[in-house]
Amino acid sequence: MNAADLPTFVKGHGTGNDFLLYADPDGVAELTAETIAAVADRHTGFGADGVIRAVRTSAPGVPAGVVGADSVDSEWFMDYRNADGSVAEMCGNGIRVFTAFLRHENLLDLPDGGSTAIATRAGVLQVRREGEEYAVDMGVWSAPGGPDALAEGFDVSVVVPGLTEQRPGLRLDLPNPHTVVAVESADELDELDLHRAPGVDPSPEHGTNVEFVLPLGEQEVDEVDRDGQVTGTVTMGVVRMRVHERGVGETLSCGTGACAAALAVRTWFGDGAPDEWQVQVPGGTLRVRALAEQHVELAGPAQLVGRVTPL
Ligand SMILES: N[C@@H](CCC[C@H](N)C(=O)O)C(=O)O
Repeated sequence: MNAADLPTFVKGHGTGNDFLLYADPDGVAELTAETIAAVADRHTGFGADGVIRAVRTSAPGVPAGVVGADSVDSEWFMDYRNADGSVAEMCGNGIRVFTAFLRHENLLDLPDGGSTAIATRAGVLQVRREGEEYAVDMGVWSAPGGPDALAEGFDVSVVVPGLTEQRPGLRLDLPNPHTVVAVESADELDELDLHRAPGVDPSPEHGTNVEFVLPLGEQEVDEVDRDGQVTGTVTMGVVRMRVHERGVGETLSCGTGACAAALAVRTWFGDGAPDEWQVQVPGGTLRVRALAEQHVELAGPAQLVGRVTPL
């Protein structure tokens, strides 16, 4: 890793899912997978779950399919990479932190309550600012196993590190791949050994993120305003989740994973299932809302913590 070739990064996180972000408006400073893995290394680099490059959609090198008729209004492309340098279709925590980064760097003017379009490998997504939090229409989710898998509630078998028997899992695409597995108790969730990747059979071609969920049913949850003040309570579905991310390992949170977890538990809930879910992850709390036409919204915080200048 030659520091002279590295940009200055901003470090940020969304519910503990942390990223190194840098601006490359003209698309001239793409990093190799090896360099990304080196800067993301928690011992010998700066440490992060992912590296995010902000590129203007008009710049060369923005992937085909991102810039098109549906993205005329989107000025910025979020180029997301996992900590191992691999490319992922989407990052739900990342897109909120990305929007906060653009605002902080004066690359985007987004008043409170306003929306902006961000181009991603998952298409152009609408991000709405709610104070210092962001709500993202994550687009259309799908179940690659089809309606039968959804009706059954599972379509793969998961070898869970630390458990003797295999567990059924449900595959969902956001559109990055997820496999959701229910655990039986809080102790079981807490004791999972996610230092190793769970084995999923059949294994999706490009790997999968795996979410372990403990459904907690419907609960009264505090409703807070944009200043963080509690204004009342609201009833919603509640889920606890831990995740093993493709290309990273265990992380404190995964936004697309939270959507997959809420959608799977909503499926298992059956008739009368709530559309609003609180997903509790080790790094905080996310909100997921099932919208019409198989869209899903993710909302949560985005925090920038400092600037990282390579020496
Ligand atoms: N942490 C992200 C997901 C990042 C991509 C994932 N590891 C993959 O390879 O699909 C999120 O918040 O969604």
